[in-house]
Amino acid sequence: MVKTADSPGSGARPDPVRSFNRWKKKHSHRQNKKKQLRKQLKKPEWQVEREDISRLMLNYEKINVSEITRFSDFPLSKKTLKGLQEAQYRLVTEIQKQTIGLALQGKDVLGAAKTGSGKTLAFLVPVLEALYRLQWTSTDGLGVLIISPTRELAYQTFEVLRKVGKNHDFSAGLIIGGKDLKHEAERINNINILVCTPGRLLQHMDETVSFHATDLQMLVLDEADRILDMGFADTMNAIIENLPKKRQTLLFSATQTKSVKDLARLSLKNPEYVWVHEKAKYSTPATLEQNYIVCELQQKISVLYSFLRSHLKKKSIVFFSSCKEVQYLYRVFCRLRPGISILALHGRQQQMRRMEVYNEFVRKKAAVLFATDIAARGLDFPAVNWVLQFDCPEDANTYIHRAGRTARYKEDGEALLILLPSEKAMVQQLLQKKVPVKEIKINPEKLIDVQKKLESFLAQDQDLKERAQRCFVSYIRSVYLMKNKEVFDVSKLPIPEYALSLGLAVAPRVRFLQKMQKQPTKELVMSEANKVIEPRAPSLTNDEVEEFRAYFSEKMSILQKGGKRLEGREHRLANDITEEAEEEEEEEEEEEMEEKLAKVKGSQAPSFPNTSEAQKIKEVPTQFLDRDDEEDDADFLKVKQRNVFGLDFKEEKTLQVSLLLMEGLLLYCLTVLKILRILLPYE
Ligand SMILES: Nc1ncnc2c1ncn2[C@@H]1O[C@H](COP(=O)(O)OP(=O)(O)OP(=O)(O)O)[C@@H](O)[C@H]1O
Repeated sequence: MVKTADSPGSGARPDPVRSFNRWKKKHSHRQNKKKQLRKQLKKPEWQVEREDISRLMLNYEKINVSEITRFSDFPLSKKTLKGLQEAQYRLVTEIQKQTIGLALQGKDVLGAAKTGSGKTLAFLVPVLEALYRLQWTSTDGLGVLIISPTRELAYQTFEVLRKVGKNHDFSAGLIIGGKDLKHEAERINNINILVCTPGRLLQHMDETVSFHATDLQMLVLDEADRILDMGFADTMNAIIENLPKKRQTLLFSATQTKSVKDLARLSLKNPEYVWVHEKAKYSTPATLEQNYIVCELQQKISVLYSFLRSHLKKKSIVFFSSCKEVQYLYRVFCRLRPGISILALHGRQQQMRRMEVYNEFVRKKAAVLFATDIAARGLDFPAVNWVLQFDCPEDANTYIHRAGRTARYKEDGEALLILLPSEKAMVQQLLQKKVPVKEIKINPEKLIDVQKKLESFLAQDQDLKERAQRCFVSYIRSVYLMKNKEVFDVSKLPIPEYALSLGLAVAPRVRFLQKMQKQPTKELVMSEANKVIEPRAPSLTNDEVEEFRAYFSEKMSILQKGGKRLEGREHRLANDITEEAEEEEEEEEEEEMEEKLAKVKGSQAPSFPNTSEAQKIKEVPTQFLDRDDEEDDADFLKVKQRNVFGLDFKEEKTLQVSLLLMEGLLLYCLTVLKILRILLPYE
């Protein structure tokens, strides 16, 4: 029946407002009920996390290296992936691809890969995941130890850790030198991830009663080859003895040496060897162009100056064999005003200064860094165009590490090695190590002779002259002490000409050379080698400690969690010689120098007249961004065919007879050098 409007029962249409209100009431009641139910069902965060972890761990076994191109292809926690993404790390490098999976599966890994190939993240990602898997908290204490050979490298690793680990709640600490042990001791047990240098760590193990590593889950040895080269083998043995046997160990190195294998035997259990570039045609990055030039010792400073003049818009690192060379040539080059900012980094600088220089060089777009091998390994200076090896490296591995400061992570770079005619055997040694170096020549039209300028600087400045003398002795000594006698032969150095090229009128007397020429016996080698052992570094003064602490307080707050800070002082490291130590050492050498000077005075050629240029330059400015005569980058190294210095290079001869004659002598030299290596971790 059809209802009409009048029919009883049809009534008026329901009030829409009332019905909406009724619906709304019912709906919100339902919603509240649902909410309550959900609340009851909601799991605690830790439980949700645990389920995530179980899911991730189930996927560990399924990791297929050939399918991995990005970090997100690994079963990683959201926190780590987020940190990586925020730091712009998405695609994995070869070493990361091959090692992260193994490390996640809990295996010990020995990873070796070329310089600049991304080894740091290859261990930092597993470090974060290991603690995440265990839901580690700050109350659980020390979970991971990362040992780096140098303070700079430890600092750099800490910074990367801070970047990629920022979404995790672990606490991290850096112990690299600075504050007193007690201050560190109070905090060290709250640290979950400790980045440290070996000497200081051992000191805590020995002296900090509360320090223990009983729950340590993972040990990372970064730049293991460098740790051993610096004479830390015994320290490492002692540290490893103090660590729980049940742990995971990751060991990374850019070169595979026998000593690295020995350390691996000691610290790793059934390790997986990952040597990603083992079968590579070359042991250096493909994007690195490598050349060498051969020039006389007395030409090297002019070559360097000319190089800098023709690369004013580039970022370069120049490696020297000794601190004193860096100290002298840095000053002289500042005075020469090449038109580019010059910085110096060496082991005799205070730690704080080293950090400042490091940061300054990182910031600059165009600059040149004069450095010793302290900067050769592990340090990641972005966008370096050129690496120049002003002095021949002691061996092919050192060459590889130095050259590796450029052409990092897919970037291009160029390396130039300066060899003396007597050092040409190094080319063969490099080729044997799969380093592709090609000879090029200098454009003679672009070569600027600076010897006269140096002479006039020295005539005006006694301090500079003494530095030149120290630089001279130090260089000769470094060649004398090289163990690679096939390449380094001190008797072939043009000594007087070299002195002149430094601006010295007369070559300072080098006693050990004179004696060696007269009496090259093994007793002499022993006694002279003992004499060149330089004084060890004393501890930092309180002021220096405070200064250092203040610096690091600003620079390095502890990762996450309350911003606790740690600073430490590396113990007994010879490279950390403070100004005081340097002065002490210089005093000793000055005595030697005075003796030399007294003898030289009578016979010394007359000082150079006060040239107007020399008068103008009294102060040594540190930065020279104001160029005198701006010019475009010139083609200094493009002439590959012409012989710049008129040298007639013959085919390399093999060294045979002299080796036999010197066998006994070399045996002693090697023993002494071994001792020196232990005593003098740096230059
Ligand atoms: N997956 C990645 N994506 C982008 N950049 C990366 C990646 N991994 C590493 N890098 C960058 O490559 C550079 C070199 O990395 P790293 O310092 O870890 O190299 P390394 O192998 O330890 O070198 P060395 O042996 O010289 O110490 C760094 O600037 C780093 O930020």
